[in-house]
Amino acid sequence: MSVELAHIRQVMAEADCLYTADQLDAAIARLAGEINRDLAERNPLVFCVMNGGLIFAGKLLALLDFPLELSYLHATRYRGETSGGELFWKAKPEMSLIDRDVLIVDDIFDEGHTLAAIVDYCKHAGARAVHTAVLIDKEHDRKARPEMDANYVGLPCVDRYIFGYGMDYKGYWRNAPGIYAVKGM
Ligand SMILES: O=P(O)(O)OC[C@H]1O[C@H](OP(=O)(O)OP(=O)(O)O)[C@H](O)[C@@H]1O
Ligand SMILES: Nc1nc2[nH]cnc2c(=O)[nH]1
Repeated sequence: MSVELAHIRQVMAEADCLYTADQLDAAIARLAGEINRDLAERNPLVFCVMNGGLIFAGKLLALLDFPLELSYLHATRYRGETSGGELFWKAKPEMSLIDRDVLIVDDIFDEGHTLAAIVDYCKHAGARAVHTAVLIDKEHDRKARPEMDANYVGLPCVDRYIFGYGMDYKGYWRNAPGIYAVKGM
């Protein structure tokens, strides 16, 4: 995919900031408190969902105060685009999930296809329990499984295309220090 850097810069310049880094870090600290309370005795296996979960997982993990193991998985259905397609597994979990408590850490619960597929995979792989933590829950009525919620949710967001704190716009701005909505989207 070839993207004009001038366009990428313009998107950042024109974006609406929905959450500052301070607001996001406060939400992450609250979630860490909830997870410390709930999972401290569960010896969980924590999976960061690449790429978007990277910043959230990094900040969250540093606030968890109990023994855990960390790994990653990569399931993607946006692949640099701004609307999702079929789910594609780039990296499946390599560790045994049998009888483990698993904590999935991802940036956004949008339509929920990605999280639902990951939860199903972990259950079929023998996990004892699958817990899910997302930084952002996008509010709309297009959820893949309307009855499904993430167990730990940082903040809600409006139904717009967002980037920053791990989330990309056409592969860029995962490094943006807050969460921003693309102008007009
Ligand atoms: O709830 P959904 O509508 O399924 O979308 C949520 C998923 O989409 C994004 O991943 P993406 O496919 O963009 O991969 P990436 O993290 O590598 O950018 C995000 O990181 C979530 O994993
Ligand atoms: N960057 C980004 N990725 C997503 N994946 C699902 N929804 C979104 C979104 O709004 N922004």
